Amino acid sequence: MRIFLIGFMGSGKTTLGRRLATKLAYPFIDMDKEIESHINMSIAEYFKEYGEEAFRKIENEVLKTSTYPESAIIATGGGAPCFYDNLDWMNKNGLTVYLSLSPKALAKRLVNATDERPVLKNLKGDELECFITEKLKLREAFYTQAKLTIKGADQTPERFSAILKEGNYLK
Ligand SMILES: Nc1ncnc2c1ncn2[C@@H]1O[C@H](COP(=O)(O)OP(=O)(O)OP(=O)(O)O)[C@@H](O)[C@H]1O
Ligand SMILES: O=C(O)C1=C[C@@H](O)[C@@H](O)[C@H](O)C1
Ligand SMILES: [Mg+2]
Repeated sequence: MRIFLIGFMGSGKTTLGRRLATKLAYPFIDMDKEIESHINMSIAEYFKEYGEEAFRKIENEVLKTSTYPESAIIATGGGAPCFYDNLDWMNKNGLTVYLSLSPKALAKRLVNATDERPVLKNLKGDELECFITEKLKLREAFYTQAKLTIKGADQTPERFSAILKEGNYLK
């Protein structure tokens, strides 16, 4: 099964996803990294140079044209499910899992990690949490269309893999 992890920046798609893949002995693919190899620069640099709209086009193209092993854990970009038909495409081509966390928990994780995330550029303190609250409200309309929602706070690869096994998702 191809498992697409979706959720807000800082929800753990990359960190927890990589650990889950190790636990399951599945290959791990990070779409942000795939995009960076494709454009040959960092996403932050790309945003600065060409803007968000151009980035979303590349993101859509890379998502759909990448080759995925039969079984894999795929960490997607935080905005990926919210643009074009990316979410429908993921739902048709694998199992989507939403890693859900509160704005407060996300803000705590992201407070020192805004530099490499252009969407959060220059946001600090309360401003960061307010922005996350508003953005998450808009994005949850997409995230909640995932086949499966699991809690991102205090999540472990052990518990995550047990949920997947119990639901018979690891075919
Ligand atoms: N289970 C966890 N407990 C505490 N902190 C965590 C946990 N998982 C991730 N973090 C921290 O949160 C930050 C962001 O996590 P990560 O990069 O995995 O998120 P992401 O969902 O891939 O975000 P993005 O959409 O920006 O790629 C990192 O600093 C990481 O150390
Ligand atoms: O949430 C977002 O819009 C983004 C999240 C990151 O994973 C990157 O895909 C990029 O920084 C945009
Ligand atoms: Mg990531």
